[in-house]
Amino acid sequence: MSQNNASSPETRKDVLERLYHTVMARKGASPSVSHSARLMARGRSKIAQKFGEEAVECVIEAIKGDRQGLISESADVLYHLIVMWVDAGIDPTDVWAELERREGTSGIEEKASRPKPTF
Ligand SMILES: N=c1c2ncn([C@@H]3O[C@H](COP(=O)(O)OP(=O)(O)OP(=O)(O)O)[C@@H](O)[C@H]3O)c2ncn1[C@@H]1O[C@H](COP(=O)(O)O)[C@@H](O)[C@H]1O
Repeated sequence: MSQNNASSPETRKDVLERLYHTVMARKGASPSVSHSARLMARGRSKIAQKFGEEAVECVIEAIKGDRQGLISESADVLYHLIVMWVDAGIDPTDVWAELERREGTSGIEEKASRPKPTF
């Protein structure tokens, strides 16, 4: 991912939506020309495994305190998350709606409201 596709902040904020539509369009494409198509052809377990690996690499960069490494691994995590959404039939707007639903509720408050385990 070394290409520099600099754009305006306005355009940039839609990058996840654009990536989702690109990956959607790769469904059924030839695995010889598209990495997304290749990954999806390998199946859900492989997609999930790759997502997990990228997440662990993100954790490693965070612990190392490597800012640039964390940015790069974060982009890998988001790309693989989007491939996982496409495979599972999840539209990003479903996730945005869930985030919106949580807006304004503190995580502390939400956790305290969960039913207490009875054991
Ligand atoms: N953002 C990404 C992106 N991030 C990472 N990668 C690729 O993910 C791959 C990760 O490689 P790894 O060696 O970790 O793993 P692997 O080859 O999947 O598998 P194993 O070796 O682990 O079995 C590399 O080939 C990266 O180039 C990405 N490939 C594509 N995109 C975006 O998806 C769009 C569509 O890409 P294609 O589907 O390839 O057309 C591109 O235009 C980009 O915008």
